[in-house]
Amino acid sequence: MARESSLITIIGEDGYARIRQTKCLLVGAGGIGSELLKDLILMEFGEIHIVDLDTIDLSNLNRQFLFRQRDIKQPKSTTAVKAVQSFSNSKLVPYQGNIMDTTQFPLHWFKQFNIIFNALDNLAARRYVNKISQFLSLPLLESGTAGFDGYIQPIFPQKTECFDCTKKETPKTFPVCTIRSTPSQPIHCIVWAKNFLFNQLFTDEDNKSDDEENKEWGTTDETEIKRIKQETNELKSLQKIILDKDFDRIPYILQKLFIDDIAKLLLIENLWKNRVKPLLLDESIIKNNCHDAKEKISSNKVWDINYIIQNFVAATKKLSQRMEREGSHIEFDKDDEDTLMFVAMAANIRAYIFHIPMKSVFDIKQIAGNIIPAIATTNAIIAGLSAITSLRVLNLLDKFASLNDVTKLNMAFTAMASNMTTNRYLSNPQVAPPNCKCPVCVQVVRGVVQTSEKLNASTTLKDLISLLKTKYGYQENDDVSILDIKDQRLLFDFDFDDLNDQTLEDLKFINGTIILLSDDSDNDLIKKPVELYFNINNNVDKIVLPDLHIPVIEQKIPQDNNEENEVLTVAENGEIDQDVYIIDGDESVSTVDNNDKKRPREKEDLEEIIQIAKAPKTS
Ligand SMILES: Nc1ncnc2c1ncn2[C@@H]1O[C@H](COP(=O)(O)OP(=O)(O)OP(=O)(O)O)[C@@H](O)[C@H]1O
Ligand SMILES: [Zn+2]
Repeated sequence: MARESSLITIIGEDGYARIRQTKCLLVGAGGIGSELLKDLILMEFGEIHIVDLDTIDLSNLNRQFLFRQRDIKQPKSTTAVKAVQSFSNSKLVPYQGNIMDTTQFPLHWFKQFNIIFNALDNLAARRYVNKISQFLSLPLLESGTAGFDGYIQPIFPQKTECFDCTKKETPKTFPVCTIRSTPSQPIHCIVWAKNFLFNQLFTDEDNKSDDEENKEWGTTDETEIKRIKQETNELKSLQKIILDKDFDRIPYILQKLFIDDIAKLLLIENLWKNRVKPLLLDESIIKNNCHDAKEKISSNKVWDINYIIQNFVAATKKLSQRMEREGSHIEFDKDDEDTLMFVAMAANIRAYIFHIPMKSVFDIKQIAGNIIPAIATTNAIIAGLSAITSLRVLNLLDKFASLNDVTKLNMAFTAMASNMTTNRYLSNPQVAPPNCKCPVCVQVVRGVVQTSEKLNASTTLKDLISLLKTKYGYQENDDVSILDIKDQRLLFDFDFDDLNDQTLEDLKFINGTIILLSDDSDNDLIKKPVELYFNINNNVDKIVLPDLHIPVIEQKIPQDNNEENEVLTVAENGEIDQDVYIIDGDESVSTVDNNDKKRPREKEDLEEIIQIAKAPKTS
């Protein structure tokens, strides 16, 4: 009972009673998730539902303290629950599954929760849960760590910034020309070896990407682009050596990559006006080192070029022996010794001839595998902050500071994560209001379409378009487009109506399909795009409905961030008094155009977000 009385001291009898009634969802039972589960149990939340798709790996044990050696290969969620059961007063419900799987976790399943905690490790899942929180107006506590860095962000849909209100860093890419012709840093050589050379030699045709149209060349020099394309074609002859296990010709691979191709590169004088020219690899270095290495040097050391060539030859032999067994296709994996060694050696030879510092195999493994060490302490701090902030989000600390205005909530960043140069480890800036340009929470309105398998089988796309147009106040001739968000599939626009006669069943509308209806008309009163989640509920058939159950959605003008923000009030029960965005009842149609007097909609804004929404997905 000591735990209970300590909690009552902090949140009061009433707060304690409320937390015992609170149902939370924890997504992820990894580094942050293990810590959070323990924290939420100690805070005596009524119910904690925990979702993780993965099983336990040896490498998790150093920081995911709920797991032991004997748990390897067991599901994380159920194992975590077993580990904490004995000291838990909360009802714990584990699920092994992908939170983005709409069959296991349909939208209405999320409705049971009062709050969601994200403890994830990837953008796609974070974005998805953020969107669900927007669909259902559920508060979300987002968190993440990278090494000694970390952050937490409380999100109140429509009231504070969402996860996508700020641009997220995507993995850095380099122009083709830098990688293929003018490398100047070790990373350029590693990317060349891993993403270009390795793929050309060890993957099958189907997996080679040759999308010349979309390449960012980094040069407009036609001769240079032609040379790069030709060089790629010529690598086919090298792949033949690998496939034929023609070991006597491995020296030719070195000759072609590090002498012949470099000689051709040197002929393009433009490239070398302001750069140091690369060296051709000395033929005698190749000749003298085509044998297996006699000694073994630590992988923490930077090796000398002779030893590097010996290991290049050995790795190439091993991989070509594996090719037949593995269906002429090997993927690079930092933990696969042969693939790592090939990439590390090729990268180092390239660095050597371009006068770039070479790196140890250990360092190359970190860079090629994008590894940032996970630090247990950072996870513990961030999980603790997430748990404590949830008390504010749920307004359980009203004894000390009542949450009348949710924008008074604080985020937390480590100093490095926020680029702040103070001596403080943590900064706690206040959350910002939604970014008026955010394509997820401001520039889109959303709702849930209630349908059933039977209705999907009898409704054509054309019927759907007509229903949506009527419901959202479009004229019959207004141009709209419809996109399936999941795979960025265009279903309809003004010059594409091929799918119109197909039914929603033919078009594979399933539970959780999300479509984006955009106004493509030229008129000034352009409407915000509408994002619609399809909820398949076979009981809908029992409701007498002529058609799909299309939600009423109120279109509102986004407030500019520098306009004064409206003050939000939090009701006694902790619920926020807010304007309704999603109404999935069948009230009468009341779509309000967004030609607001305060801030006329700019067409460019919309075009920008539609483009964002239509842009090809990056991982
Ligand atoms: N879509 C998803 N649905 C459910 N769980 C997910 C999803 N994506 C990631 N996860 C889980 O989130 C957790 C994130 O934890 P963490 O960052 O510690 O990663 P990890 O895989 O355990 O460790 P590391 O990546 O550092 O080796 C993982 O357990 C992972 O399985
Ligand atoms: Zn947003």
